[in-house]
Amino acid sequence: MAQYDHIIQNGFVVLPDEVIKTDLAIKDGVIAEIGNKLSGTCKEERDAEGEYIFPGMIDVHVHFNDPGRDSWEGFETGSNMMAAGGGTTYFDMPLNGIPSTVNKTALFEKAAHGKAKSLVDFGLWGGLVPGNVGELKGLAENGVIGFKAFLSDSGNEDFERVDDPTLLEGMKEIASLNKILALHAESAAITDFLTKEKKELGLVTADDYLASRPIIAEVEAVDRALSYAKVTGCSLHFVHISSAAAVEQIEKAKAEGIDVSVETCAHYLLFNHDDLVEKGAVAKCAPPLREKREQEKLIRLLIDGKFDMITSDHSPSPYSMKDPATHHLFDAWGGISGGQFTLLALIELAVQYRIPITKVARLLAGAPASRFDLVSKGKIGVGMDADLAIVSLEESFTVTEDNFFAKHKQSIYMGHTFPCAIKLTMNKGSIVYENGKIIDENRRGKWLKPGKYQMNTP
Ligand SMILES: NC(=O)NC(NC(N)=O)C(=O)[O-]
Ligand SMILES: [Zn+2]
Ligand SMILES: [Zn+2]
Repeated sequence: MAQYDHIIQNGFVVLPDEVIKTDLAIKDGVIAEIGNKLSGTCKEERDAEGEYIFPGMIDVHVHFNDPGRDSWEGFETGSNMMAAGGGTTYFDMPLNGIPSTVNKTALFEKAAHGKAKSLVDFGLWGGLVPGNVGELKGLAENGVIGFKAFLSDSGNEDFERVDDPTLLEGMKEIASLNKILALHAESAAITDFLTKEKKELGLVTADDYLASRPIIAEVEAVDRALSYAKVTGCSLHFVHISSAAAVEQIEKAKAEGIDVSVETCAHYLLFNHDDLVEKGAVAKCAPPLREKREQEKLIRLLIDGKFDMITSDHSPSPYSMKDPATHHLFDAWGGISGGQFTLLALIELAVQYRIPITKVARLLAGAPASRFDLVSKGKIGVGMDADLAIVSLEESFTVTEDNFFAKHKQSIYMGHTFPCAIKLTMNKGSIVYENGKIIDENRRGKWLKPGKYQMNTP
């Protein structure tokens, strides 16, 4: 008789192209068998009748700020939060920790922290900043997922935005390394100019903040980056795109054969500028939450399949950095805390707008895995890593301080009710979250390196 570690029976299994009611058997961290009425001996059996089994979410955009600013989040609480949200892999951004991930030494230091503290698997981005083009090769050879640069001020003095010559040189180098450059695309010239103008006049309300980072700033930056991609042949990934006009430009570039992908974040789809007016700095991010009519356009683009993937851009800070008693909106930390909720948010949208559930799996797992070359992840299939998120659509989930696992509890999502709940998360065959509880037992996730770099350790 076959021997397995787990058998999960009767669930609606979300495969790349269809959802089927069937059983899964898991052994040694991988999916060993898919089929009806699987039998055999196993340590644990779960009846998933009525529940949906998604591939574990891969969030390519989080800021856990470890080492150096782990008081803002850190790998431990950050990875717990991912697990509670059905996340089995995340890619940590190269800024906000100390040091920034801009050379090999910093990469190894961060990886050591991640390996010691992360509950689930993770990848690491390297940074492109003025002066470090010579470091990119070493970063690529040692397993960064790709590179990240800011076209506008990053909000963090330790991570300088790229000037145009650095961007071109960096893109040329990244193209030769066969890697992807992720860009925060807002024009520094426009946002700096408007921010200065507003602040000098003492105009620091939510409406002023929105006006200081207009859609045209995103469009200009995307346009310039796409032009440079044509010059250098560099592959691009646009993070947190917030406007339909920018998506249209990216669509055009794709049609011309440019290798470019685009993400938006769950918060641009679920919330809008009214939330900034109402809730203040917990709803502050850059680019800003847009007006409701733009939010509606973004949802339409989601339905039409124009986004390649959806991320959280989880970028928390201690509440003191967002406190209206000490910081007006322009000076408050910009970043949304919500890494736990991307899968729930996408299922909410899927239910509301009748988006096929297979599309949710592609946006949150299939597409990130194939874009960033994680060959054993991203879909449910025999031989793939047993990374799973089991979700109930019969239960709802209301965010409270007790069930939000991030270090700081202030979030735009506080009090939000999703029409679904994560019941269990499994990373490489280990249950890491079940029925409201993190299951740690000292298991640690792996530092993932893409494609041909996978075998390169330390
Ligand atoms: N320094 C940050 O973490 N910034 C982040 N903040 C946002 N999006 O408001 C980001 O991704 O740009
Ligand atoms: Zn950004
Ligand atoms: Zn970010």
